[in-house]
Amino acid sequence: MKKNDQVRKIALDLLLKIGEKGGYSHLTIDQAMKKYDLDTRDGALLTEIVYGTLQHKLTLEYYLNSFVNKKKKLDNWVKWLLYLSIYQMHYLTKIPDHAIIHESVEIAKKRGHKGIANFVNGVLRSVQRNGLPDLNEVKKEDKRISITTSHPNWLVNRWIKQYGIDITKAMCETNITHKQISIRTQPLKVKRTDLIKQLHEDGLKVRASEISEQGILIDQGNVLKHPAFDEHLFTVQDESSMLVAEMMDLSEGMTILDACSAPGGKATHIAEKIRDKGTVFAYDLHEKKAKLVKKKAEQLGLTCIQTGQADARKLDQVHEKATFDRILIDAPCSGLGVLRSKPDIKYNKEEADIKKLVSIQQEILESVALLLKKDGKLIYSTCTVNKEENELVIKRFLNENQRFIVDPLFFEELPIGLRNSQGLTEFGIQLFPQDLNSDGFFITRLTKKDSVK
Ligand SMILES: C[S@@+](CC[C@H](N)C(=O)[O-])C[C@H]1O[C@@H](n2cnc3c(N)ncnc32)[C@H](O)[C@@H]1O
Repeated sequence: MKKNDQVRKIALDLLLKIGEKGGYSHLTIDQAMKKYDLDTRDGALLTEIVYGTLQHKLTLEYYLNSFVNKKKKLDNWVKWLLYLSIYQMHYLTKIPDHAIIHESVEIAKKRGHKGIANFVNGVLRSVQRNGLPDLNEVKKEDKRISITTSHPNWLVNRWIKQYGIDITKAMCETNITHKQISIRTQPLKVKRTDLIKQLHEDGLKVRASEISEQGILIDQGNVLKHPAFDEHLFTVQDESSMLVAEMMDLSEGMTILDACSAPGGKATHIAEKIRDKGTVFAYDLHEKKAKLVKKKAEQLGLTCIQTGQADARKLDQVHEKATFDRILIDAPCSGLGVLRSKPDIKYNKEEADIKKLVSIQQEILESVALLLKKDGKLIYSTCTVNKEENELVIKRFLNENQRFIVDPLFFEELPIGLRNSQGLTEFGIQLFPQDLNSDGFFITRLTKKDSVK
């Protein structure tokens, strides 16, 4: 079998696994890369086809429906084969249509039979001949956003209700674009200016982040192939995720709790910011995941992090009250801010899942807040765009815990570019993916007053 055919065959298997069985896109692709030992070019093509097809699934479904009789029942694999073929024909301009059609027909022949191969050939030839339908013909705006940007209708409507049509449209459009890659320098190993200089000299185009003094934005070049990656001089991290530790008002010598810490992106950032002087207790519900935090800390040469398995809802049974100067709850959430890297989320999540998450978030907050010292600061963050898990969780907590307030200094300390952000509310800041061309995040900082007036 030719290499490209193999890539498309693997892509079809992965799409069936992710699209029909609820597999996680990033994990499934990583595993396949290792299993088939693909070279860089094939790996890139596989990633592009799988992510691209998934990312545009609802648009592709709309396109396909205009070429196939509604009554015809297609096997799932035939549907996904047609989606990935139309994706390549429409979005990947470098591959000629005839090559895509030929390979898809061959896959159909091998996986099914000649009749299916003829059907696949017929549909793709019609696409080639007639072109795809114009999406502007979809009259209702919410439906048009849903189809053109491939977000389920319930989600688009939910966002329109919460944030209005303009923010929703911009968010959905951003979610189907490529994301800016960013890295966080390990400052105890290398200065950011020196790493930037080194990367430039080695042919990458990079610039300093304005969100984090450790951050570097990669405009061009593969930073994961640079020797500095193997030397663990940096960690790959999104800019909005870096903002979380930046907003913790940290100092050397502090005792800090990271209640939901795996895989350790923020715990290690915290340790770097206190220059490895102090103690960071980093827990996760899952033992295996807590071990990832330990490994990350070791790779980065950080010794002040103590990791362990624990349910954050029961941490008040592990630590004394008023133990911590700073607490981070980077809560388990619906992940609606990270749809660019994990497109499976938008198809697999349901509104009912959100309700369960909200009660976990509230329980964690209630339990962990007891552990904060007077004048200590508690940072609550999620990688989701959803008021119920963000502002409303904080609002309810503040209503029921009168000694806590949103720290007014939080807003003053935000990076200048975010001080007039459209996502600012009295309960914290909602970063939309379009704000920094980064993940959607919610961040806030609470502080504990002396007593209730
Ligand atoms: C958003 S992720 C944390 C990401 C992490 N802070 C980082 O920056 O790498 C949320 C984590 O919470 C963990 N988790 C879920 N429920 C939990 C609970 N009840 N107690 C502690 N951890 C929990 C999940 O296993 C997951 O690793």
